[in-house]
Amino acid sequence: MTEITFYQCFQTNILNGTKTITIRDASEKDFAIGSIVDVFTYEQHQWFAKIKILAITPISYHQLNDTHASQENMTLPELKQVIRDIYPNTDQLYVIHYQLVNEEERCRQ
Ligand SMILES: CC(=O)Nc1cc[nH]c(=O)n1
Repeated sequence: MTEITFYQCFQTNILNGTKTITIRDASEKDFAIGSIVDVFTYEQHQWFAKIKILAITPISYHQLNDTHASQENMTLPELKQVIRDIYPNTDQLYVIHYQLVNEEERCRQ
């Protein structure tokens, strides 16, 4: 998997570094750790960043906590509502930890 999409409403927080995880279902759990992935908006499929996949850990909906909320730049009730809206019938989820890739840094590697 070499690309991922995010809803436009998350774009600012991804780019300013206040959203450092994304919680997905099993259909999006198979990114290679360490890979660099192109990031597009879900709505317009507009490219806006590259991220490095740092870790992917399974989690159930009921295990979501304040740390996850803070990593999503939300309160826990907000996060639980967002996840329920996106995945209404899914309990098994995956936390994808990522780091924004700075284009200049990438060229130096
Ligand atoms: C497009 C899409 O599914 N976006 C999501 C889903 C879950 N979390 C997130 O940050 N973005």
